[in-house]
Amino acid sequence: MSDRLQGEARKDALAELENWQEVSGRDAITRSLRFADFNAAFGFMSRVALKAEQMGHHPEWFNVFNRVDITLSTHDAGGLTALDVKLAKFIDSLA
Ligand SMILES: C[C@H](O)[C@H](O)[C@H]1CNC2=NC(N)=NC(=O)C2=N1
Repeated sequence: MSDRLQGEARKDALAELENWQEVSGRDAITRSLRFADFNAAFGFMSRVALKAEQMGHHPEWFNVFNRVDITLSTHDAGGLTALDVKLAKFIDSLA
């Protein structure tokens, strides 16, 4: 399991993830994406799902029609780890 990011390492990681916001009240990040339609949103989710399964690290997410809200945090660690940063960057590469 990855260790929770702390201090400078956490700050540096968040600075790289400019499309992501910190969630208030918990150590997590969130990003909301909009697509042309449901088909595009679900195609995106499928690609993320395959990557998540490969990583053994899964997003919390909510989808309605063309919108996908994603929250990333490492449950086993109780906060943000390098795995969340890696998955966030993968998501950014698709968006
Ligand atoms: C056993 C399994 O690898 C773990 O439960 C994984 C699964 N996916 C996970 N996903 C996330 N986001 N956090 C975890 O701690 C986590 N743990």
